[in-house]
Amino acid sequence: MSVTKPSPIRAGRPFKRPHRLALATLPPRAFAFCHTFGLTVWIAMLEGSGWSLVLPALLLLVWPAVAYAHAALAQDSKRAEFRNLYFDSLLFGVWCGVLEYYFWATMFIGLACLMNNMVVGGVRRMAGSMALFLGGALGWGALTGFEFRPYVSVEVDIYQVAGAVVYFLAIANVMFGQNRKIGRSITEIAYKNRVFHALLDLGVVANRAPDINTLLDDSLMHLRADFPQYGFAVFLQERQRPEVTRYAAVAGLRINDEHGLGRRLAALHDQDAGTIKLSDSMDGEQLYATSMGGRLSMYDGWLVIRAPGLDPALERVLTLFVDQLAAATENKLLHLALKKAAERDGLTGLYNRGYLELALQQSIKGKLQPPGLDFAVLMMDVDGLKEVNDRHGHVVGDQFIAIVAEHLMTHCREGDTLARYGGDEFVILFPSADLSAAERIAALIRTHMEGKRCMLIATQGEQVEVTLRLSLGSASSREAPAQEVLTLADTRMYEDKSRRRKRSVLGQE
Ligand SMILES: Nc1nc2c(ncn2[C@@H]2O[C@H](COP(=O)(O)OP(=O)(O)OP(=O)(O)O)[C@@H](O)[C@H]2O)c(=O)[nH]1
Repeated sequence: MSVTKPSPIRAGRPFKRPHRLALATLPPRAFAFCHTFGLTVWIAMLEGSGWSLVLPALLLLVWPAVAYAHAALAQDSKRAEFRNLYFDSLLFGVWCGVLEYYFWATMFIGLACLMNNMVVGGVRRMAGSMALFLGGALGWGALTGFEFRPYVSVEVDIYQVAGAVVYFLAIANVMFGQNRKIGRSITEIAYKNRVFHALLDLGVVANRAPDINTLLDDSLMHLRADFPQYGFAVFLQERQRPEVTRYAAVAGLRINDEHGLGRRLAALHDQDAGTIKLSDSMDGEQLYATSMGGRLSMYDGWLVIRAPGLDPALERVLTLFVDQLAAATENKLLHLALKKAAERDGLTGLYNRGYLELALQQSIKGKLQPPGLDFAVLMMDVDGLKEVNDRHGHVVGDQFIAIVAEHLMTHCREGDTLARYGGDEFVILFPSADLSAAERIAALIRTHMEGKRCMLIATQGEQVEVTLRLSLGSASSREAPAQEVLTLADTRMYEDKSRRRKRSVLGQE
């Protein structure tokens, strides 16, 4: 069982602003009943029926106020007003009976009742209204005995027809007002719909974007598609050095506006006062910047908009966009940082062993399934790292590893997977390639890296020179079963190491 609790507002203020229908009908209803009161008084005077007709007619003056209070006090104000409209029909029906079916009154008042109900509730409601009007009129006749007096005087006819004209014009004016309101509501709903879609789009874009630049570019592209009348830009600046813009995207700004925008935003560093006007431009368009405030943990962020003016509605929308964009950017930054931590080696920034093994599994799968793509690996081991560590310390050993990684990176192509496999071991995986790819890189490494003198800085600050030597071993899936390619490369690398050691002992190097 559901229990409807009275809302705290209603409990404190029972007399609230009624539904717009009740507000709109108040003036024409008051006019119609006052006019009918006037008609009654006139007829009473002409016929000499005096207070016996005028006194009950006072009810007509009271009813519009009662109807308004009824709508204002009701829990469901709209329903109450609908009931009022029905009651109008019943009351007017009775009154036409009281006025002995004076033709123009019965005609116009009945028509007005039918029309009002038709406008708010269609044919069914109009039929209900007609039943009540006729019921009231005929019921009164049945109770008091039917007396017909369809004509009173020309003056009364003129009064009645003029009143009807004013009434129908008033109703037309009410309908015009209501239509205008509906038109505005539709425009507002369409705008809110666009905002809602833009916010949804931002969420979808953020999920799909592989990196921050794509996220910002796509987000602005979507905002621009939803709001082509505005231009947008977003800037993420380093917190400690706001003059350094780490990520930026622009959509729909003029070249002049873009120029020096990063610098102007950097000058606003530490300001989080909602939306700030950046500049006035000659063509009446302005630039506004809204800070992403504390919503980003790593950067200062700004959403810039070019718009003709800033009204409260636009400001509210901007705050929504900024919130959504900041949340999406922060999530992506954290996601990428997490991904990097999981995939990368902390010292060199290369892929780690875990990532390489996943990539290798992919290549093995690719070889085992049609069309059976070949792959190759090159394994490398830095000679003498232990000695470097022992002689100069681990700080120098670390620098040595980092320098080797840097050099290896310069020889790799996009698509090759270079990973630090262990302490001083590196592996390059060449997906969709045969042994020649691995041998080509091995030759490059031999030519450019072997015997290279690396200048490193020891703990005390003195320079240390270390000579770079690498043992290499390569293998491809053409020579061995896919699962054994890495082991074969490893064996060949140790054979190379042994050969080099022997040569070194024999003094050939
Ligand atoms: N500084 C530093 N040393 C490391 C790191 N990881 C492993 N090592 C050291 O690297 C050495 C690797 O062992 P080995 O491969 O036997 O050393 P090596 O002197 O290169 O010997 P060969 O490879 O046989 O020439 C060990 O001394 C490890 O302590 C690291 O991240 N930093």
